[in-house]
Amino acid sequence: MTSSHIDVANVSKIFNAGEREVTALRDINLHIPDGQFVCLLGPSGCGKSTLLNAIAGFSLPSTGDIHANGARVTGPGPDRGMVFQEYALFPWMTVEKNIGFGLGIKGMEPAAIDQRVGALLEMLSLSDFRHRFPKDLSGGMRQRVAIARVLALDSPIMLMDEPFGALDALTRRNLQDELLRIWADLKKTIVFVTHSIEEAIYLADRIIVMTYRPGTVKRDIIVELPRMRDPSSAAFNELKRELGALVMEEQQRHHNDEIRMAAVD
Ligand SMILES: Nc1ncnc2c1ncn2[C@@H]1O[C@H](COP(=O)(O)OP(=O)(O)OP(=O)(O)O)[C@@H](O)[C@H]1O
Repeated sequence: MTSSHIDVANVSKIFNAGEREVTALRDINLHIPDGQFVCLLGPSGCGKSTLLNAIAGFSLPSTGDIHANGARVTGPGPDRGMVFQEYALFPWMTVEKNIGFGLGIKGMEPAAIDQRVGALLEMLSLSDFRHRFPKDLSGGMRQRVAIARVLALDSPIMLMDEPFGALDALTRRNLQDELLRIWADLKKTIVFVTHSIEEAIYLADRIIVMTYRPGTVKRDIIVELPRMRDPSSAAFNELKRELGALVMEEQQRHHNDEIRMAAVD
C-alpha cells in the first residue's frame, strides 16, 4: 500500500441527542497528502474525534464524503489503522499475541507472523516484555503495544485519538519521539487528535485548529520548524502563543455555551 492521501469534502455530521440536534461538524474540506503528519487541535467538544471516526469509517458523515487512497470511505478498512487513548488491548493475550492478532485474522502464516512481530517488538523496545500481559505493563508500554499492533497491519494511514493523553510528561515525550522516528522510517500518513498545543507543534507538519460547535476548520497552519523541535526555542513559543490565542477563543465559546445550556435547563 503506497498512496495514502485523504480527501474530506463538504463533510458535516449531525447527532440526535435526545430532543436536540448537535451539529458536530460543518462543511469540513481537507486534502491531506501522502505522508503528511496532521494534528487536529481544539478544545473538548469541537469535533476532533468525530472527524477522526469519520475518516476511520466508524461513523459516517451526515453529508459530504471522505476518500482514502482515492476510495470512498464506507466503513473501517485495513488501509486505516486506529490507535485510541485507552489502549484497547486484549487483556487475555500476551504482548506478542496482541501484536500478531490482526495478522492471524488476515491469514498470514505463523512463521511470517513471528518474524513481523519480532521486528515490531524490537522497533518499539518491547522485546523483553513479549510474554507479559497488558495488566503487567505501564501505561506507556501498553500504548507501545497498541501502536505496534496497528503497525503490524501495515496500514498506510494511522489515525490516533489522543494516544498519549493519559501518560505522564516524560513517557509522553518518549513516545512522541518514537512516533516521529517511526513516521520518518515508515512514511505513513498520520492524523493525530490532541488538545495539547505543545504536542501538536512538537509533532505535526500541519495543524488544523477546529472551532467549537459546530466543528469547522478555524485555521490551517503549516509548521515550518525543523525537527527535532525544541519546545524552549523562541520560534516554538511564538507559535505556541499564536495557537494558544486561537484555542482560547474556542474554549471561551464552549464555556459560554455551557452557561447558556445551564440557563435553559
Ligand atoms: N454519539 C453522539 N451523540 C450525540 N452527540 C455527540 C456524539 N458524539 C459526539 N457528540 C457531540 O459532538 C460534539 C463533538 O464531539 P467530539 O467528541 O468529536 O469532540 P472532541 O473535539 O473530540 O472532544 P474531546 O476532546 O472531549 O473528545 C460534542 O458536542 C459532542 O457532545
